[in-house]
Amino acid sequence: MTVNQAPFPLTRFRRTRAAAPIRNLVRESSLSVHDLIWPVFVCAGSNERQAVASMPGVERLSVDLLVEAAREAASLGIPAICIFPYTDPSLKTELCEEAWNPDNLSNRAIRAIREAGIEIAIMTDIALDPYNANGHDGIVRDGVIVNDETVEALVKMGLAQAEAGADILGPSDMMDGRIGAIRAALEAENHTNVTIMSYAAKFASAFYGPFRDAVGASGALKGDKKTYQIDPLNAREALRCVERDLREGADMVMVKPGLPYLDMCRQVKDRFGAPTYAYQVSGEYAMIQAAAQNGWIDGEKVMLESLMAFRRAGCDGVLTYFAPRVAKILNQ
Ligand SMILES: NCc1[nH]cc(CCC(=O)O)c1CC(=O)O
Repeated sequence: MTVNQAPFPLTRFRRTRAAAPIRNLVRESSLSVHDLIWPVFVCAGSNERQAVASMPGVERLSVDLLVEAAREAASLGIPAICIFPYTDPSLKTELCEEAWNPDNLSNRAIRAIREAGIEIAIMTDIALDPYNANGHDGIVRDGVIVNDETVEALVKMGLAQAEAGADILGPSDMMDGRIGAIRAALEAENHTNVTIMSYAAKFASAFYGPFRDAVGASGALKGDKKTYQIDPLNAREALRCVERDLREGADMVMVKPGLPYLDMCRQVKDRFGAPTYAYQVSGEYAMIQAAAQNGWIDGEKVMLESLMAFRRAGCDGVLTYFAPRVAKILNQ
């Protein structure tokens, strides 16, 4: 950027800030309902809602209630929801077979939303952790998370989701080579228009804690995810992962977590120009909600400001648990 401002008092930044109409004119970015993806948790049963203690305001919903929630999201103009299943512990195994069961909870939810004719894009999560007896995103053999065998399982899982009617597959597992393998399988099975949003720059973060409660994976998880998720200190490695995933056929890429990693959002957008999203994860949501509930911050204003920050940092959209609340405000 070239510095071409005249010195004070010829330049006064407060001139363009003095009144709302001019502030509206000079605003550099925007936040719209079309920038939102709503992550939702689905549980078994009917007419069932379960509060998630560490995420005040978030509930797991049974499929019938999830369909109604999707209908409301669509009517608010939210373009996509992202489904995460709470899996009964009795369905978790060492080989995670439930992950590619065509009738697992997640696939039933996808079908129900599709069959209801709701105009909303359905995103999924591809990772084995909800189905894994030991809580990891990959298959564990002799204490090691094995890459290539996990990728084979992820391909089966992704295909089952595509068959059920998913529009956006979201591999969040961080195994190497999974984007290429999933893309090849989708092409071979004629799912040529199914998109992939790769969790490409996904860091090994403590901000995922409340989510693991929400999907019931925290009890099962032994150890940490540092052998597959990226070290929070490594920006260049994250950029190389994004480049690799785009070359393997990802349509969209994600940075996760969100606010502590805004530098990555900016770098990914500038460097690759691909559709770029951030995940404002469960821990970020919980911090804002907790401070708001204590009366320490204005929750609504902080929520909106946090989402504006993603847009300023170059993101095309944000996965956020605040999506319906924000949409209602933006639609006013
Ligand atoms: N692989 C599963 C997955 N998909 C999304 C999240 C986190 C989302 C959030 O914290 O809101 C996680 C947890 C993890 O990697 O441990």
